[in-house]
Amino acid sequence: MEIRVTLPHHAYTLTIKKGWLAQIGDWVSRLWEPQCIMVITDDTVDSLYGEQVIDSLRRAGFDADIVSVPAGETSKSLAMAERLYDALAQKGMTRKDGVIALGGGVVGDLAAFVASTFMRGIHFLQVPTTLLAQVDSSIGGKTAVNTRKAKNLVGTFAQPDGVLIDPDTLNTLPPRRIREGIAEIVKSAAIADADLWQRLAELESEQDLLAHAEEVIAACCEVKRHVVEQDELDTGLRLILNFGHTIGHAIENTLGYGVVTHGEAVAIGMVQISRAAEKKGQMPAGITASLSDMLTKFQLPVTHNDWPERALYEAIRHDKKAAGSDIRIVLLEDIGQAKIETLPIEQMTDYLIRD
Ligand SMILES: NC(=O)c1ccc[n+]([C@@H]2O[C@H](COP(=O)([O-])OP(=O)(O)OC[C@H]3O[C@@H](n4cnc5c(N)ncnc54)[C@H](O)[C@@H]3O)[C@@H](O)[C@H]2O)c1
Ligand SMILES: O=C(O)C(=O)C[C@@H](O)[C@H](O)[C@H](O)COP(=O)(O)O
Ligand SMILES: [Zn+2]
Repeated sequence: MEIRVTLPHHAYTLTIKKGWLAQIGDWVSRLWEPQCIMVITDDTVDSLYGEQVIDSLRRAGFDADIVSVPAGETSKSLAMAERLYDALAQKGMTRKDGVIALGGGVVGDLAAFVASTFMRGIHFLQVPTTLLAQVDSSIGGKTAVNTRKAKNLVGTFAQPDGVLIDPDTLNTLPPRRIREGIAEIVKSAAIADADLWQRLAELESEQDLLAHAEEVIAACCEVKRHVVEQDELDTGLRLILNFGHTIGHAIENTLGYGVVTHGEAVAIGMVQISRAAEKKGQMPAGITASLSDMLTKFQLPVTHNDWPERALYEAIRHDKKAAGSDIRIVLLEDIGQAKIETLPIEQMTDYLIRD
């Protein structure tokens, strides 16, 4: 299956095909002339798929090498980006050459950031290997690294030349990582796709969802395509993709990157902000319970014992949805329909109160 993302200055195709990682060389040949390629991955993905990918690229005539970073959220840093700039320079890469991100959202965000800033931007492809990256992070062109102050504080908007999604790579993904991808799937359904929500409601477990992986991935890619095509640079509509992230990102930052996964933090964030908004009469009654039930069915957390309220608030002050002394938050009108509200940032303390 192919989905075309069409933006004012760039268009690219998401290719969703089981078993296609083994033919990555052929896929890249359709997009790029033979040139230097650096595959950026992490140690875990390298040991599973690195050799196969490099062999296929070399067979297709590319001068391909691979560099890997330690697996995990702490690799999404400026220090790691600098190591990668050195690796690209060492290989003698030029603006004619390209980077391929092979891995989850951490590798995707980091490699995209590096490719978009090395020599002010070189060619770039996304090859996502986690569920989260296949349904969300590989699409739409947000690149990022974290800093001590905030999650994704530094980044660029830079679209890839193409995205190759091979659902077969999910066969090696640990259950906790499958579940965190499901959190972003639930988010996509909750903000913009009531039909997808209904399909998720009919599934019994994560195994059941994986049996329908291609269909679910395609539905999420469609949600993201639709939103990003209307607001590539995150000035209005795209903010809805941040449902659950105001509090979720603050949780990741204050507990320490990698302590809870991004998807777990988003799951907690969606339920916390919805519950608070429902109490304030900003959301119809019952939506929080539906969200919480859906996430719990897929064994995702909806609350966390460690709740450093003051630190969470301080992290929220660096949210990119803040503007002056205000912040935009994402709430739900209904399942499948998001809305954006603006409020003074101090009022975020109300949304951090727990029962
Ligand atoms: N740019 C965006 O639009 C966007 C959207 C959502 C999330 N994100 C970012 O994505 C990151 C989270 O991504 P993630 O959940 O993919 O985490 P991740 O990249 O850390 O991957 C999770 C773990 O799975 C391993 N892994 C990857 N593929 C595997 C496979 N096929 N088999 C076995 N193990 C595999 C990795 O080595 C890692 O240990 C966060 O930093 C988040 O901020 C970005
Ligand atoms: O693509 C988007 O836009 C999103 O908000 C998707 C989110 O799932 C993702 O976590 C993103 O990285 C968050 O972006 P940020 O702008 O809040 O850093
Ligand atoms: Zn996210």
